[in-house]
Amino acid sequence: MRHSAAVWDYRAAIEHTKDWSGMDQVVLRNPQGASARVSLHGGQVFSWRNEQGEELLFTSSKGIFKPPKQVRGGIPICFPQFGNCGSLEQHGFARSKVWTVDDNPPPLHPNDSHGKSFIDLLLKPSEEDLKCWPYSFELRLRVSLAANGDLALTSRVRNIDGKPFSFSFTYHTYLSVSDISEVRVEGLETLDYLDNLRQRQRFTEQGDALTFESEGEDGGTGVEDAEEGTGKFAEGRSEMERGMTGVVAVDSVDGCNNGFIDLFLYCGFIWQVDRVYLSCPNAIAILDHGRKRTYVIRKDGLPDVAVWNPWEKKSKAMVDFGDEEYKKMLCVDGAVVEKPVTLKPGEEWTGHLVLSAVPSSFCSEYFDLERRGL
Ligand SMILES: O=P(O)(O)OC[C@H]1O[C@@H](O)[C@H](O)[C@@H](O)[C@@H]1O
Repeated sequence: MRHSAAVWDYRAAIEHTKDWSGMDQVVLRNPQGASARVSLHGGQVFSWRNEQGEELLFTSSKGIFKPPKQVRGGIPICFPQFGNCGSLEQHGFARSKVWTVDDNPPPLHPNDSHGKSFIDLLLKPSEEDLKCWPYSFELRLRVSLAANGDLALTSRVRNIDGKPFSFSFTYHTYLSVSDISEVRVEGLETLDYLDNLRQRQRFTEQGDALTFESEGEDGGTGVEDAEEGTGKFAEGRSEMERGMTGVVAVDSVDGCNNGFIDLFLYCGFIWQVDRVYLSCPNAIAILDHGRKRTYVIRKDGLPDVAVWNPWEKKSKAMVDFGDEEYKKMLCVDGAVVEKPVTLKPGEEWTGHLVLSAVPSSFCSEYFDLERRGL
């Protein structure tokens, strides 16, 4: 139901509730009927709905709601490590810890709360955490829902230890899409990226936008032709899905490849995507042609953007993810990965992300303005 924004009591509209497992969660609502849900388990936003009640974040139907395991979907927070490039568990421990509500957070910029429904959460290390990462810190997260339905996340990490520490940080954002083959990501073209499928080697994005193809679509692609014509496709494809694309790249540079293999290489690159784009612009657009919806991600303090879709084979290997669900999601994360943040004692870092979902017809102008910082 819609209410007048002028008389809307944002504080009263915050509901403290529990999920079915008894875990505390907080629901934010705006006067137009949009909502966001955040769990104290992991500080994870796991629902963001627009004023029509449509869910904008993906959550797997196979998700396991069983702490410390976090549900697959929503926006898990990866801290203090991204991926497995460190001594900690994959993506760090913050997403599997129980956070508290922070009733008295240090002030943020006034615009961060004005006309918004918001909640502040706090994570401090337990004795157990200090054994594997021996630094005292405070990680604060403000989740806010604006009158226009925008979802904002502001994280602040403060070093309250006597020695410096470094960390990576990612808002691992699972966007809900109509069909991955209908999606296009703009804002990453010509940028360098680290490819997690190829030992984090550095490449440069060549396309004018990032797109994702369907496997074996009707109409006969070169890939299918190659499979029938040479019998090598299936073997090569599994190599691709394991990220061993270098084998084919060598073939193409020494000149013994044929047209089939060329196309095969190209399609291999776009099946499974697991990349970290570096030094990205502060606005990225994800266009979903199927739903005629565009997500705009604006960020500050988060120079990198991680993009992940597990595609078919990895989907089947994940116990908490449906075999076909890769078609319905795309992770596009505001991140600090390549150059971790270092904080001296007493210093603080802030990483700010705003997600908007707008009809694609309104988007070009909106996105252009955002890109120009207007
Ligand atoms: O299964 P997890 O730990 O939630 O990670 C999911 C994916 O997260 C992505 O960010 C990583 O780049 C992938 O390599 C990883 O598979």
